[in-house]
Amino acid sequence: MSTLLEAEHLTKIFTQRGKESFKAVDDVSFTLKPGETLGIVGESGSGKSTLAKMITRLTDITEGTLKFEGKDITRLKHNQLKDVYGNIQMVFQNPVGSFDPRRTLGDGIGESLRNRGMKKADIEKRVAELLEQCGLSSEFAKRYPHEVSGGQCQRAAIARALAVEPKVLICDEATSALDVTIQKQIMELLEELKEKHGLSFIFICHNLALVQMFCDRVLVLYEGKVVESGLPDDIINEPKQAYTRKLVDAVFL
Ligand SMILES: Nc1ncnc2c1ncn2[C@@H]1O[C@H](COP(=O)(O)OP(=O)(O)OP(=O)(O)O)[C@@H](O)[C@H]1O
Repeated sequence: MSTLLEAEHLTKIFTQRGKESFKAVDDVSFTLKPGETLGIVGESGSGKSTLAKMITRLTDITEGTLKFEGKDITRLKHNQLKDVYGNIQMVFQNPVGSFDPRRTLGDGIGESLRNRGMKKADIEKRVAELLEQCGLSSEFAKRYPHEVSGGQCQRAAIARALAVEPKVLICDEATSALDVTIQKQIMELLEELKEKHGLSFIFICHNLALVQMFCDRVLVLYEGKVVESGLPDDIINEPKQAYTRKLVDAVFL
C-alpha cells in the first residue's frame, strides 16, 4: 500500500521575544496509509494540536520533513498551500466557534466551493448533499451556528471539511466537547464516512477508549515526543511506559 503522509523528525520550536524558546513537538515521525486511522494521544499540553497544525500546514514546521503522496510540502507557502488544504482538512473541538457567527452554516460549508469558482446553484446543491451525508437535512444550510446544537454544529463542521473532498481528515478532539451519546453518534458518522469515501484519519484525543474503538495505530505523545506507538489494543493492555499506563488508568480504572 502506498503512503499518503510521511512525517520525518517533525519539530516545532516556538520563539517569543524576551522569552526562552520552547520545543512543543520534538522529533516526531510517522506514516499514514490510505484508509488508515492514526490516533494521537497524550495529556493536555503534550503537543497534539501543534502537531496537527503542522500536518495541515496551518503552522510552520521548524525542523523535519513532511511529505504528502511523496511530495515534500514542508516549506510550501501561501498560494502553494492550496493543494494541501484541498487534501488535508481539520475538524476542531469547538464547532460553534469554528463558524462565523454572522453567516449561515450553508455559507460556511460552501465557502471553499465558492473559492473554487463553483456556481451558486451548484454550491447550494452540493451543500445540501454534504449536510445529508452528515446526517442533517438541507434546511440546516439556512441556520446560524447559534441556532443548532453542539452535535449538529459538529456535523456541519464535518460537512464543511468534506466539501473539498480531502483524502485526510484530522479530528482534533472533535468529540470532546459533546456529551457521551452525541459523541458516539459523531464517531459513528466518522466511521461511516471512512467506509464510504475511503478517507484516512488522524484522530487526536485524550480518551484512549475512543482511540481503541476507532484507530488502527496510535502514537503516545509526552512533552512533544513520541514515547510509545503501536496497535491500540497492545498499548492499552500492555503499556510499556509509566506515562502511557497513567493515560490508560485514567480511562479504564
Ligand atoms: N503559539 C504558541 N506559542 C508558544 N507556545 C505555544 C503556542 N502554541 C502552543 N504552545 C505550547 O506548546 C505546548 C503544546 O501545546 P498543544 O496545544 O499542542 O498541546 P495539546 O496536547 O494539544 O494540549 P490540549 O490537549 O490541552 O489541547 C503547550 O505547552 C503550549 O503552551
